[in-house]
Amino acid sequence: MATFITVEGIDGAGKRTLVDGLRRGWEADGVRVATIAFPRYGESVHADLSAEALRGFHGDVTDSAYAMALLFALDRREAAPALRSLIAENDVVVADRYVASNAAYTAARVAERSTGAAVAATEWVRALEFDRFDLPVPDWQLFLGVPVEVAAQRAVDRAETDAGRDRDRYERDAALQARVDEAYRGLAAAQWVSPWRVLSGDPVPGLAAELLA
Ligand SMILES: Nc1ncnc2c1ncn2[C@@H]1O[C@H](COP(=O)(O)OP(=O)(O)O)[C@@H](O)[C@H]1O
Ligand SMILES: Cc1cn([C@H]2C[C@H](O)[C@@H](COP(=O)(O)OP(=O)(O)O)O2)c(=O)[nH]c1=O
Repeated sequence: MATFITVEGIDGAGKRTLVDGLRRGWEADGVRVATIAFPRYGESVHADLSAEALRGFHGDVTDSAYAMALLFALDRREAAPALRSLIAENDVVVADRYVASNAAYTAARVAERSTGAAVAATEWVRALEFDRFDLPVPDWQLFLGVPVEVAAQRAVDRAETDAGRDRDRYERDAALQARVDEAYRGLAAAQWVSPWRVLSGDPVPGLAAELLA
């Protein structure tokens, strides 16, 4: 039974880089590690539809925070059996984004309306994905809290060097990214659903071992 760890943060925070680093460390120690990344582009029609919507397709779907969240949640629901198998067959499973992404982005989008709307959206995501869809609960949720400007510059640089990584609607919206960062900090402070750790982006010696202790 694996320790299930999720990595969260705004676009360009360095999630993929952290996941790769942790994986290399564990593999060097002979730990059986599997990784999964959400949205599962190319594997899930829901994930592909979400990416297309964020690039201007599918009419006004992207105008609805809840419609976008449903697509991301359905991608995870479809992945649940495979995720359970990974957890059964490895020592550690790391997900690059998971349910908390939906909580943070949906709450951040509706926070413009009211604080109450953000609280309600967070609870809606929890009930939908963990209660109704019965998705595995992470043992650790890592939040990569790098400064919003640093993450934004990385997303711009990446879009320039990697043709497949053009910035989508969320990535172009600096005010949204700042609200998502704030929403994540609230989730971490509340230890939402399971234990959280806030990382600054600087290397944490011994982190890989500590997470499995
Ligand atoms: N600690 C770091 N210092 C400098 N650059 C970094 C660091 N972490 C990530 N990057 C770079 O920033 C960009 C975004 O990182 P990535 O891991 O893809 O972010 P995310 O998965 O959160 O969007 C990549 O080009 C990556 O090489
Ligand atoms: C997985 C997930 C992503 N998102 C958002 C975060 C990102 O802005 C966007 C795309 O995910 P992202 O991981 O950034 O994909 P890309 O490879 O295109 O950079 O979707 C949610 O709102 N909810 C979710 O559940």
